[in-house]
Amino acid sequence: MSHDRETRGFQAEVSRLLHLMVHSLYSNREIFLRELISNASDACDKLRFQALDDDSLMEGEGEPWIRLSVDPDAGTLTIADNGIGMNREEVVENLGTIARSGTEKFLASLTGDRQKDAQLIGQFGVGFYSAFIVADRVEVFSRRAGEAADQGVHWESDGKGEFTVETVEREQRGTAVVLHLRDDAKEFADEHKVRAVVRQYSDHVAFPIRMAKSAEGADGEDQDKETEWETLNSATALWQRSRQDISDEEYQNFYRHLSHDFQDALTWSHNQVEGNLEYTSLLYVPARAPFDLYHREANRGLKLYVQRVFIMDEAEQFLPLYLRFIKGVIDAPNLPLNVSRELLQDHGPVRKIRAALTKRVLQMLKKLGNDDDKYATFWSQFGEVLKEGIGEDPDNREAIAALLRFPSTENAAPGAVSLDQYLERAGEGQDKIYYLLADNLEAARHSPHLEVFRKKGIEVLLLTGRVDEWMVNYLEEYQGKKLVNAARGQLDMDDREEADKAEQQDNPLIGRLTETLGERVAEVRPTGRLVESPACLVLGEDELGPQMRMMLEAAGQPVPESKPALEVNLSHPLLERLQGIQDDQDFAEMAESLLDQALLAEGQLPKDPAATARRLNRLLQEHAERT
Ligand SMILES: Nc1ncnc2c1ncn2[C@@H]1O[C@H](COP(=O)(O)OP(=O)(O)OP(=O)(O)O)[C@@H](O)[C@H]1O
Repeated sequence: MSHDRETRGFQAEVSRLLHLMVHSLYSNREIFLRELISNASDACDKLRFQALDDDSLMEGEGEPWIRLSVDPDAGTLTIADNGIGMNREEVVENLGTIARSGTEKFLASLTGDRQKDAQLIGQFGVGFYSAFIVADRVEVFSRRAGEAADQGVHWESDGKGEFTVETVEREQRGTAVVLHLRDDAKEFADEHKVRAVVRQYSDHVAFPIRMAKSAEGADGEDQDKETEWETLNSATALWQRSRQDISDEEYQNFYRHLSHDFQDALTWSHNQVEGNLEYTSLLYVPARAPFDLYHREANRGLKLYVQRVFIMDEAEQFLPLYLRFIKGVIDAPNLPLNVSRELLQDHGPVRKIRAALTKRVLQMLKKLGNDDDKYATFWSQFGEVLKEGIGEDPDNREAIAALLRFPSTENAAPGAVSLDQYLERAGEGQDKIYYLLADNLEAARHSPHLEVFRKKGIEVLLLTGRVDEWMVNYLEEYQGKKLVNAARGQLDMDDREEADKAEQQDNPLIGRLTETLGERVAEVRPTGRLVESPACLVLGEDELGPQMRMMLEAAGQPVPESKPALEVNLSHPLLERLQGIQDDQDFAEMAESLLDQALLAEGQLPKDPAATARRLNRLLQEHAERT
């Protein structure tokens, strides 16, 4: 008996995703079973949680279960659960749209190259739609827990752009997904195959996964009372088991279940803490950033359980924002079962757990640092996010600083040098950590500001990250050594050079340059920084650098004018020649060019680029005439 049958179109994004997925995930197709079992397990979790308030939702049945059955003759595989189920509206909403922001942009980033796209789609998480990798027709039968038997729903689609949905009679609460397998995927109608895949991927699922020993009705309903069910998994919450008894493979499978990631986690930390603040945590560092790491409303936080009962996804109160890439579960048995997000927000014990978990993650990352390859992966994916912690978490600043990595003048590979390595190389004699900010590595490496450091053999960290300038504002020192911007203020590196500079201050050339360049620079002064270049620009200690200016401008904030000093290398032949120029016009032209090239070397444009080009042409012409 059915009625209200209607046909609807998938949201455009779903159609595109389905098409791309079927093509790019073919070689990875077993994942569909993991995804559908994960959904079934989530549905059981939700039921158990909602039944805390309303026991009638259990409808007199005991523990939730997941059941698998195959029909080799019909070529079907059915994944059924007696979890929370869906009503008609939910079915349409959940199985016809993708409610994640940034989806459109994500789809646009897919390339058509199977292998690359498979990686990207893994990052997105395909969920239910992965059914179409192996099935050319999918039926879903569902009834929401607590609703009447005549409120069942039947959904059906061939994944080509439309689905139908109708209201049907359904005794059994929960959901059954029936896969009509493609000709080349019929192996999943074989009991042995399904059993092997489940054992491999889903042993950790906390609800029993049962396999019918004899055929069941296709919609998971008409179970013959005689059907014998064999339980395939151990059905205990993985985090409750003791660490010694869990293999790496089990940890990784649980991670994939939790995160919907295709790749293994880089590392994890599993801890059972007893005493006043009793809790169990299992935290993972993924190997790859999700596509929406920088979206404000992206998924983050841990899965919260209280006494093994699932309470909520994305409990973000247990970790600070800069650790939002961590995936995992926290089971805090002393929290009230009816705990709400609001309560978590302002709950003393939660704050304490958060402080402990933060330390735990930082320790785990420190340990990961012993493995160069893995740490390089971690750093390339999450380094920029971790840097936010330097500003946001003063209590752990030193520990976070120890995790930072930068290219440097010694080793320009991204993420090559830690502050500890820097200090080790610098030795006792050097009491400062020097860094240079620049838009990109090329500009940094060729900056004239590095000349004196090169001459003296001092290493300089090259900071080119998006948030580096913001970050170093908060990182004044590390291990008692001050961080110093190599391109700022007076360097104060060598007494002899300082003394020389003082002597040169009243050089008449300085006066003449100051007069000519006027308001455009804060001052002109002799420098001890340069060896090969004639001049460079130096900002005052407290002025905003280019990155901060860009950030503020992008945020629509007023940006104060900042004026650098022009430092000139009086021993450079060009400056020596300048001293001899009598004609004011010629001198002005040369002085302007000196300022222009200093700007260009910083990666900045002169105020009037056309005038710069004119001057340069004139100089080139003169040069050509002379040769
Ligand atoms: N067996 C099920 N029982 C009840 N609801 C389900 C079931 N399977 C799917 N759903 C609903 O459909 C929604 C979409 O499922 P889907 O697997 O596509 O995404 P998801 O699980 O939310 O996200 P992801 O898989 O990326 O983590 C789920 O959030 C859930 O509300």
